Amino acid sequence: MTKLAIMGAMEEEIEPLLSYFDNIKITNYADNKYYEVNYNGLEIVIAYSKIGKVFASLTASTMIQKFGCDTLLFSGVAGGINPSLKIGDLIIADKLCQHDLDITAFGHPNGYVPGGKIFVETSNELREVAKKVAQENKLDVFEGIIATGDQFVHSKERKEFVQEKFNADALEMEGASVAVICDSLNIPFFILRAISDVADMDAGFDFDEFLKSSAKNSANFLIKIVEQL
Ligand SMILES: Nc1ncnc2c(CN3C[C@H](CCSCCOCCO)[C@@H](O)C3)c[nH]c12
Repeated sequence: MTKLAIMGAMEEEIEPLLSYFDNIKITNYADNKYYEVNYNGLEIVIAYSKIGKVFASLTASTMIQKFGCDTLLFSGVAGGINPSLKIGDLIIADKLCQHDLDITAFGHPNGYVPGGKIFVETSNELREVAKKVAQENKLDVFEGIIATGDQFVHSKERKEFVQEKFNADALEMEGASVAVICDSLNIPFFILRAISDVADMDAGFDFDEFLKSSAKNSANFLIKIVEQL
């Protein structure tokens, strides 16, 4: 019996999902709230971690180790890097990296530390379900590399760094930490984002304007995927 974790980082990313459910049981744990529902014969635990890699790691680990989730889906927004990604567009991650992980002083590549991997791959099976759902719903979904770092990127320079070092198509602040947790605990995971800005000097304004609508784009697609699980 699958027990599904559905995670976001901000309340705005999870709120559109919670609106699909009733009979929600709330558990307070480790300075956060975990929402438990039953949907389509699935037990689901929903939470938003709060912003950044540390909070996302705590929430992903809690959903797996305390709540017993065996599959994790992430829904949220991201900054676009690939010029073909426009605000509102959906991207699913093939693999993820940490663009701010840096021990290059010792000759290692950006994003690498001993014992780790630069890129962590998502579940191919879950990606295939997502692509089937996208096709059935005539939705355009981009598939690519997502880079994660503990900073809101709002400059051409940092955007270009992330693109050049990792060939990343989008960036955010949580996905790669969720990836490391799930990969280490052998939990299939899937990272879905909708573009809210393009990580340039206007990113802050665009983010404020498009967070809600892009979060909804992601949430509405994620629910369709959940219905196929
Ligand atoms: N350009 C960008 N750079 C990095 N990440 C992103 C993302 C993805 N999410 C959104 C959110 C931004 C954190 S600041 C939010 C401001 O809070 C407002 C309340 O004060 C964080 O959880 C990562 C969208 N555009 C991005």
